[in-house]
Amino acid sequence: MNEPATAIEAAVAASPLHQLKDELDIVIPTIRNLDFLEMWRPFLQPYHLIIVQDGDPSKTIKVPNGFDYELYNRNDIKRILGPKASCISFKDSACRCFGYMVSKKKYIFTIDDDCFVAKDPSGKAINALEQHIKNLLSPSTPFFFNTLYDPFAEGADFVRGYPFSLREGVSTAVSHGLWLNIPDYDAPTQLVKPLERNTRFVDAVLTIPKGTLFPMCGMNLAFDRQLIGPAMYFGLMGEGQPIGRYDDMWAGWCIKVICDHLGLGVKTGLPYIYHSKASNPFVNLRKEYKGIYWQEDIIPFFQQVVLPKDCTTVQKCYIELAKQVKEKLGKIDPYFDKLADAMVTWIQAWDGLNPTSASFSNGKTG
Ligand SMILES: O=c1ccn([C@@H]2O[C@H](COP(=O)(O)OP(=O)(O)O[C@H]3O[C@@H](CO)[C@H](O)[C@H]3O)[C@@H](O)[C@H]2O)c(=O)[nH]1
Ligand SMILES: [Mn+2]
Repeated sequence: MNEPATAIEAAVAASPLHQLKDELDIVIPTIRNLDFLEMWRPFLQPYHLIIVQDGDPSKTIKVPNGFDYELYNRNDIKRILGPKASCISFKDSACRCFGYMVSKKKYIFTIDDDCFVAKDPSGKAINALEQHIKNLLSPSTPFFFNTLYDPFAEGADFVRGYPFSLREGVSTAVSHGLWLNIPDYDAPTQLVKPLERNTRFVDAVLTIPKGTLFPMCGMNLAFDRQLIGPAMYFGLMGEGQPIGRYDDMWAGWCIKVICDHLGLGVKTGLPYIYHSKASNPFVNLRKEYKGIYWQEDIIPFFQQVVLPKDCTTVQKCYIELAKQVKEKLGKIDPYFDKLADAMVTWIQAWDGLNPTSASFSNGKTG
Protein backbone atom coordinates (compact mmCIF):
# COMPACT_ATOMS: atom_id res chain seq x y z
CA MET A 1 0.00 0.00 0.00
CA ASN A 2 1.80 3.24 -1.04
CA GLU A 3 0.81 6.06 1.25
CA PRO A 4 1.47 9.40 -0.44
CA ALA A 5 4.29 10.86 1.61
CA THR A 6 2.36 14.11 2.02
CA ALA A 7 -0.39 12.45 4.11
CA ILE A 8 2.17 11.04 6.52
CA GLU A 9 4.16 14.25 6.62
CA ALA A 10 0.90 16.07 7.39
CA ALA A 11 0.23 13.73 10.29
CA VAL A 12 3.74 14.24 11.63
CA ALA A 13 3.43 17.99 11.33
CA ALA A 14 0.18 17.86 13.34
CA SER A 15 1.58 15.80 16.18
CA PRO A 16 4.04 16.47 19.05
CA LEU A 17 7.19 15.58 17.24
CA HIS A 18 8.85 12.37 18.36
CA GLN A 19 8.01 12.33 22.03
CA LEU A 20 10.13 10.01 24.21
CA LYS A 21 12.66 9.61 21.39
CA ASP A 22 15.44 9.13 23.96
CA GLU A 23 13.37 6.92 26.25
CA LEU A 24 11.88 4.43 23.81
CA ASP A 25 13.30 1.60 21.70
CA ILE A 26 11.52 -0.01 18.75
CA VAL A 27 11.95 -3.80 18.64
CA ILE A 28 11.48 -5.60 15.33
CA PRO A 29 11.77 -9.38 14.93
CA THR A 30 12.64 -10.22 11.36
CA ILE A 31 13.66 -12.77 8.74
CA ARG A 32 13.65 -10.29 5.83
CA ASN A 33 14.96 -6.89 4.69
CA LEU A 34 13.28 -4.00 6.47
CA ASP A 35 12.02 -2.01 3.48
CA PHE A 36 8.71 -1.57 5.36
CA LEU A 37 10.46 1.10 7.44
CA GLU A 38 10.42 3.47 4.46
CA MET A 39 6.71 4.05 5.03
CA TRP A 40 7.24 4.59 8.75
CA ARG A 41 10.25 6.88 8.29
CA PRO A 42 8.51 10.22 9.18
CA PHE A 43 7.15 8.68 12.41
CA LEU A 44 9.98 6.35 13.46
CA GLN A 45 13.28 7.64 12.08
CA PRO A 46 14.30 9.58 15.23
CA TYR A 47 13.92 6.45 17.36
CA HIS A 48 16.50 3.78 18.05
CA LEU A 49 15.70 0.36 16.61
CA ILE A 50 16.59 -3.01 18.10
CA ILE A 51 16.40 -5.57 15.30
CA VAL A 52 16.26 -9.21 16.32
CA GLN A 53 17.26 -11.24 13.27
CA ASP A 54 15.76 -14.72 13.37
CA GLY A 55 16.77 -17.74 11.31
CA ASP A 56 20.07 -18.00 9.45
CA PRO A 57 22.57 -15.63 11.12
CA SER A 58 24.75 -15.58 8.01
CA LYS A 59 21.98 -13.82 6.06
CA THR A 60 22.35 -10.02 5.75
CA ILE A 61 19.29 -7.97 6.73
CA LYS A 62 19.13 -4.68 4.82
CA VAL A 63 18.00 -1.67 6.86
CA PRO A 64 17.05 1.54 4.99
CA ASN A 65 19.62 4.35 5.35
CA GLY A 66 19.15 6.92 8.06
CA PHE A 67 17.83 4.64 10.79
CA ASP A 68 19.79 4.26 14.02
CA TYR A 69 19.80 0.60 15.02
CA GLU A 70 21.47 -2.32 16.70
CA LEU A 71 20.98 -5.77 15.24
CA TYR A 72 21.24 -9.12 17.02
CA ASN A 73 21.28 -12.49 15.26
CA ARG A 74 21.34 -15.97 16.80
CA ASN A 75 25.13 -15.91 17.20
CA ASP A 76 24.89 -12.60 19.09
CA ILE A 77 22.18 -13.97 21.39
CA LYS A 78 24.35 -17.00 22.20
CA ARG A 79 27.44 -14.80 22.69
CA ILE A 80 25.60 -12.46 25.09
CA LEU A 81 23.53 -15.00 27.06
CA GLY A 82 25.69 -18.12 26.87
CA PRO A 83 23.69 -21.20 27.99
CA LYS A 84 20.78 -18.93 29.01
CA ALA A 85 20.19 -18.34 25.27
CA SER A 86 18.18 -21.57 25.47
CA CYS A 87 15.22 -19.51 26.73
CA ILE A 88 15.10 -17.39 23.53
CA SER A 89 13.03 -19.03 20.77
CA PHE A 90 14.54 -19.74 17.35
CA LYS A 91 12.59 -19.59 14.07
CA ASP A 92 9.62 -17.86 15.65
CA SER A 93 8.76 -14.19 16.19
CA ALA A 94 8.97 -14.96 19.93
CA CYS A 95 12.68 -14.14 19.56
CA ARG A 96 11.66 -10.48 19.76
CA CYS A 97 11.71 -10.58 23.55
CA PHE A 98 15.51 -10.65 23.42
CA GLY A 99 15.20 -7.06 22.20
CA TYR A 100 13.22 -6.14 25.31
CA MET A 101 15.97 -7.62 27.48
CA VAL A 102 18.92 -5.82 25.87
CA SER A 103 17.17 -2.45 25.66
CA LYS A 104 18.13 0.16 28.25
CA LYS A 105 15.12 2.38 27.67
CA LYS A 106 11.99 2.88 29.72
CA TYR A 107 9.54 2.13 26.90
CA ILE A 108 9.31 -0.44 24.10
CA PHE A 109 7.28 -0.43 20.89
CA THR A 110 7.35 -3.71 18.97
CA ILE A 111 6.04 -4.09 15.44
CA ASP A 112 6.11 -6.79 12.78
CA ASP A 113 7.79 -6.12 9.44
CA ASP A 114 4.56 -6.69 7.50
CA CYS A 115 2.74 -3.93 9.37
CA PHE A 116 2.36 -0.60 7.59
CA VAL A 117 0.95 2.86 8.31
CA ALA A 118 -2.87 2.68 8.35
CA LYS A 119 -5.33 5.48 7.57
CA ASP A 120 -8.16 6.61 9.79
CA PRO A 121 -11.67 7.09 8.27
CA SER A 122 -10.77 10.67 7.32
CA GLY A 123 -7.88 9.34 5.25
CA LYS A 124 -5.25 10.68 7.65
CA ALA A 125 -2.14 8.53 8.18
CA ILE A 126 -2.08 7.10 11.70
CA ASN A 127 1.02 7.71 13.77
CA ALA A 128 0.71 4.49 15.75
CA LEU A 129 3.70 5.26 17.96
CA GLU A 130 2.25 8.61 18.99
CA GLN A 131 -1.02 6.94 20.06
CA HIS A 132 0.84 4.22 22.00
CA ILE A 133 2.78 6.94 23.81
CA LYS A 134 -0.49 8.73 24.67
CA ASN A 135 -1.91 5.44 25.98
CA LEU A 136 1.18 4.72 28.09
CA LEU A 137 1.50 8.24 29.51
CA SER A 138 -2.13 8.44 30.62
CA PRO A 139 -3.64 6.42 33.47
CA SER A 140 -5.67 3.21 33.17
CA THR A 141 -8.96 2.45 34.95
CA PRO A 142 -9.00 -1.32 35.68
CA PHE A 143 -11.15 -1.18 38.81
CA PHE A 144 -14.33 0.41 37.42
CA PHE A 145 -15.46 0.48 33.77
CA ASN A 146 -15.94 3.88 32.14
CA THR A 147 -18.75 3.52 29.58
CA LEU A 148 -17.44 6.45 27.54
CA TYR A 149 -14.24 4.48 27.03
CA ASP A 150 -10.91 6.24 27.74
CA PRO A 151 -11.76 9.12 30.13
CA PHE A 152 -8.36 10.69 29.46
CA ALA A 153 -8.91 10.93 25.69
CA GLU A 154 -9.51 14.32 24.06
CA GLY A 155 -13.21 15.25 24.39
CA ALA A 156 -14.06 12.45 26.86
CA ASP A 157 -14.29 12.18 30.65
CA PHE A 158 -15.60 10.00 33.44
CA VAL A 159 -19.34 9.54 33.23
CA ARG A 160 -21.91 10.20 35.95
CA GLY A 161 -21.69 7.58 38.70
CA TYR A 162 -18.01 6.97 38.25
CA PRO A 163 -16.53 7.05 41.78
CA PHE A 164 -14.33 10.10 42.31
CA SER A 165 -12.09 8.02 44.56
CA LEU A 166 -11.12 5.97 41.48
CA ARG A 167 -10.69 8.76 38.95
CA GLU A 168 -6.93 9.12 39.45
CA GLY A 169 -6.53 5.72 37.77
CA VAL A 170 -3.33 3.66 37.83
CA SER A 171 -0.10 3.63 35.83
CA THR A 172 -0.44 2.10 32.38
CA ALA A 173 1.97 -0.77 31.73
CA VAL A 174 0.78 -2.00 28.31
CA SER A 175 -0.77 -0.48 25.18
CA HIS A 176 -2.18 -3.11 22.80
CA GLY A 177 -2.88 -1.84 19.29
CA LEU A 178 -5.05 -3.37 16.57
CA TRP A 179 -4.88 -4.09 12.85
CA LEU A 180 -6.75 -3.13 9.68
CA ASN A 181 -6.82 -5.47 6.67
CA ILE A 182 -5.47 -8.87 7.81
CA PRO A 183 -6.83 -9.49 11.35
CA ASP A 184 -4.87 -11.62 13.80
CA TYR A 185 -7.09 -14.70 13.51
CA ASP A 186 -6.11 -18.23 14.54
CA ALA A 187 -5.61 -20.84 11.81
CA PRO A 188 -9.08 -22.46 11.96
CA THR A 189 -10.72 -19.04 11.62
CA GLN A 190 -8.32 -18.11 8.80
CA LEU A 191 -9.24 -21.37 7.01
CA VAL A 192 -12.98 -20.75 7.35
CA LYS A 193 -12.73 -17.05 6.41
CA PRO A 194 -9.74 -16.74 4.06
CA LEU A 195 -10.99 -13.54 2.44
CA GLU A 196 -12.15 -11.73 5.56
CA ARG A 197 -10.51 -8.34 6.02
CA ASN A 198 -10.90 -6.02 8.95
CA THR A 199 -12.17 -2.70 7.63
CA ARG A 200 -13.75 -1.55 10.91
CA PHE A 201 -11.97 1.39 12.49
CA VAL A 202 -13.23 1.69 16.08
CA ASP A 203 -12.18 4.99 17.59
CA ALA A 204 -11.73 3.78 21.17
CA VAL A 205 -9.12 2.90 23.78
CA LEU A 206 -10.31 0.67 26.63
CA THR A 207 -8.70 -0.39 29.87
CA ILE A 208 -9.02 -4.16 30.20
CA PRO A 209 -10.75 -4.62 33.58
CA LYS A 210 -8.91 -6.22 36.49
CA GLY A 211 -9.53 -9.97 36.57
CA THR A 212 -10.08 -10.23 32.83
CA LEU A 213 -7.58 -11.95 30.54
CA PHE A 214 -7.14 -11.05 26.86
CA PRO A 215 -5.39 -12.47 23.75
CA MET A 216 -2.34 -10.19 23.39
CA CYS A 217 -1.00 -9.87 19.84
CA GLY A 218 2.62 -8.89 19.48
CA MET A 219 2.48 -7.23 16.09
CA ASN A 220 1.51 -3.73 17.28
CA LEU A 221 2.36 -3.50 20.99
CA ALA A 222 3.95 -1.03 23.36
CA PHE A 223 4.78 -1.26 27.02
CA ASP A 224 6.50 0.39 29.95
CA ARG A 225 9.62 -1.78 30.24
CA GLN A 226 10.42 -0.46 33.71
CA LEU A 227 6.96 -1.40 35.04
CA ILE A 228 6.39 -4.78 33.36
CA GLY A 229 9.40 -5.63 31.16
CA PRO A 230 10.61 -8.72 33.09
CA ALA A 231 7.21 -10.37 32.54
CA MET A 232 7.22 -9.80 28.76
CA TYR A 233 8.82 -13.17 28.03
CA PHE A 234 7.44 -14.65 24.81
CA GLY A 235 8.04 -18.24 25.85
CA LEU A 236 9.53 -21.28 24.11
CA MET A 237 8.23 -21.45 20.53
CA GLY A 238 9.50 -22.35 17.07
CA GLU A 239 12.30 -24.83 16.37
CA GLY A 240 12.31 -27.83 18.70
CA GLN A 241 9.08 -26.82 20.40
CA PRO A 242 5.63 -28.46 20.11
CA ILE A 243 3.85 -25.15 19.68
CA GLY A 244 4.09 -21.82 17.86
CA ARG A 245 2.11 -18.57 17.56
CA TYR A 246 1.28 -18.65 21.24
CA ASP A 247 4.30 -16.52 22.19
CA ASP A 248 2.43 -13.25 22.53
CA MET A 249 -0.61 -15.00 24.00
CA TRP A 250 1.47 -16.57 26.78
CA ALA A 251 3.15 -13.25 27.56
CA GLY A 252 -0.25 -11.53 27.57
CA TRP A 253 -1.69 -13.91 30.14
CA CYS A 254 1.39 -13.61 32.36
CA ILE A 255 1.57 -9.80 32.20
CA LYS A 256 -2.16 -9.42 32.85
CA VAL A 257 -2.22 -11.46 36.09
CA ILE A 258 0.90 -9.60 37.24
CA CYS A 259 -0.52 -6.17 36.30
CA ASP A 260 -3.72 -7.04 38.18
CA HIS A 261 -1.65 -8.04 41.22
CA LEU A 262 0.57 -4.93 41.14
CA GLY A 263 -2.27 -2.53 40.34
CA LEU A 264 -1.05 -1.64 36.84
CA GLY A 265 -3.18 -1.04 33.75
CA VAL A 266 -3.45 -2.66 30.32
CA LYS A 267 -5.16 -0.83 27.44
CA THR A 268 -6.38 -2.08 24.05
CA GLY A 269 -7.78 -0.36 20.96
CA LEU A 270 -6.17 2.52 19.11
CA PRO A 271 -3.72 2.67 17.38
CA TYR A 272 -4.35 0.68 14.22
CA ILE A 273 -1.66 -0.47 11.82
CA TYR A 274 -2.26 -1.96 8.37
CA HIS A 275 -1.36 -5.66 8.51
CA SER A 276 -0.45 -6.62 4.95
CA LYS A 277 0.48 -10.30 4.89
CA ALA A 278 -1.68 -13.28 5.78
CA SER A 279 0.56 -16.07 6.96
CA ASN A 280 -0.20 -19.56 5.64
CA PRO A 281 -3.19 -20.98 7.57
CA PHE A 282 -2.03 -24.59 7.14
CA VAL A 283 1.43 -23.79 8.49
CA ASN A 284 -0.25 -21.83 11.27
CA LEU A 285 -2.54 -24.75 12.09
CA ARG A 286 0.46 -27.03 12.49
CA LYS A 287 2.03 -24.50 14.89
CA GLU A 288 -1.14 -23.70 16.83
CA TYR A 289 -3.15 -26.90 17.16
CA LYS A 290 -1.77 -27.99 20.53
CA GLY A 291 -2.26 -24.47 21.86
CA ILE A 292 -5.90 -24.45 20.76
CA TYR A 293 -6.44 -27.61 22.80
CA TRP A 294 -4.18 -26.76 25.76
CA GLN A 295 -5.58 -23.27 26.24
CA GLU A 296 -8.84 -24.75 27.52
CA ASP A 297 -6.76 -25.69 30.60
CA ILE A 298 -4.28 -22.79 30.46
CA ILE A 299 -6.95 -20.10 30.72
CA PRO A 300 -8.62 -21.57 33.86
CA PHE A 301 -5.11 -21.82 35.33
CA PHE A 302 -4.43 -18.11 34.82
CA GLN A 303 -7.93 -17.25 36.03
CA GLN A 304 -7.23 -18.93 39.37
CA VAL A 305 -3.68 -17.62 39.84
CA VAL A 306 -3.19 -15.84 43.18
CA LEU A 307 0.16 -14.15 43.79
CA PRO A 308 1.30 -13.71 47.41
CA LYS A 309 1.37 -10.22 48.91
CA ASP A 310 5.16 -10.39 49.29
CA CYS A 311 5.48 -10.52 45.51
CA THR A 312 6.15 -6.81 45.20
CA THR A 313 8.35 -6.83 42.09
CA VAL A 314 7.70 -8.18 38.60
CA GLN A 315 10.59 -10.60 39.01
CA LYS A 316 9.18 -12.04 42.25
CA CYS A 317 5.73 -12.35 40.66
CA TYR A 318 7.20 -14.05 37.59
CA ILE A 319 9.24 -16.58 39.56
CA GLU A 320 6.12 -17.41 41.62
CA LEU A 321 4.12 -17.77 38.40
CA ALA A 322 6.76 -20.13 36.97
CA LYS A 323 6.46 -22.26 40.14
CA GLN A 324 2.68 -22.50 39.70
CA VAL A 325 3.02 -23.28 35.98
CA LYS A 326 5.29 -26.21 36.86
CA GLU A 327 2.96 -27.44 39.62
CA LYS A 328 -0.34 -27.06 37.82
CA LEU A 329 0.33 -27.16 34.07
CA GLY A 330 3.23 -29.62 34.13
CA LYS A 331 0.70 -32.46 34.27
CA ILE A 332 -0.80 -31.40 30.93
CA ASP A 333 2.45 -31.92 29.05
CA PRO A 334 6.20 -32.01 29.85
CA TYR A 335 6.44 -28.88 27.67
CA PHE A 336 5.14 -26.80 30.59
CA ASP A 337 7.89 -28.11 32.85
CA LYS A 338 10.40 -26.92 30.25
CA LEU A 339 8.55 -23.61 29.88
CA ALA A 340 8.50 -23.03 33.65
CA ASP A 341 12.26 -23.60 33.77
CA ALA A 342 12.73 -21.26 30.80
CA MET A 343 10.71 -18.57 32.62
CA VAL A 344 13.22 -18.73 35.49
CA THR A 345 16.16 -18.68 33.06
CA TRP A 346 14.61 -15.63 31.40
CA ILE A 347 14.48 -13.73 34.71
CA GLN A 348 18.07 -14.73 35.49
CA ALA A 349 19.16 -13.51 32.06
CA TRP A 350 17.09 -10.33 32.40
CA ASP A 351 18.57 -9.49 35.81
CA GLY A 352 22.05 -10.34 34.52
CA LEU A 353 21.71 -7.70 31.78
CA ASN A 354 19.64 -5.28 33.89
CA PRO A 355 21.04 -5.45 37.43
CA THR A 356 19.48 -2.14 38.55
CA SER A 357 15.96 -3.39 37.75
CA ALA A 358 16.42 -6.58 39.79
CA SER A 359 14.73 -5.13 42.86
CA PHE A 360 12.73 -2.32 41.20
CA SER A 361 9.40 -2.30 43.02
CA ASN A 362 6.44 -1.56 40.70
CA GLY A 363 2.99 -0.29 41.56
CA LYS A 364 1.21 -1.47 44.70
CA THR A 365 0.19 -5.13 45.17
CA GLY A 366 -3.49 -5.65 44.36
O1 LIG B 1 10.34 -17.61 12.00
C1 LIG B 1 10.00 -16.42 12.02
C2 LIG B 1 8.86 -15.93 11.33
C3 LIG B 1 8.55 -14.58 11.37
N1 LIG B 1 9.33 -13.73 12.07
C4 LIG B 1 9.01 -12.29 12.12
O2 LIG B 1 7.91 -12.17 13.02
C5 LIG B 1 6.96 -11.21 12.55
C6 LIG B 1 5.61 -11.90 12.34
O3 LIG B 1 5.73 -12.77 11.25
P1 LIG B 1 4.53 -12.90 10.15
O4 LIG B 1 3.97 -11.55 9.91
O5 LIG B 1 5.08 -13.65 9.00
O6 LIG B 1 3.49 -13.82 10.89
P2 LIG B 1 2.01 -13.51 11.39
O7 LIG B 1 1.29 -14.80 11.48
O8 LIG B 1 1.35 -12.43 10.64
O9 LIG B 1 2.37 -13.01 12.86
C7 LIG B 1 1.35 -13.05 13.86
O10 LIG B 1 1.57 -14.10 14.74
C8 LIG B 1 2.35 -13.60 15.86
C9 LIG B 1 3.44 -14.51 16.17
O11 LIG B 1 2.97 -15.56 16.97
C10 LIG B 1 2.80 -12.24 15.45
O12 LIG B 1 3.14 -11.37 16.45
C11 LIG B 1 1.59 -11.85 14.71
O13 LIG B 1 1.77 -10.75 13.92
C12 LIG B 1 7.59 -10.61 11.29
O14 LIG B 1 8.26 -9.43 11.66
C13 LIG B 1 8.55 -11.69 10.80
O15 LIG B 1 9.66 -11.16 10.08
C14 LIG B 1 10.44 -14.17 12.78
O16 LIG B 1 11.15 -13.38 13.44
N2 LIG B 1 10.75 -15.51 12.73
MN1 LIG C 1 2.06 -10.69 9.83
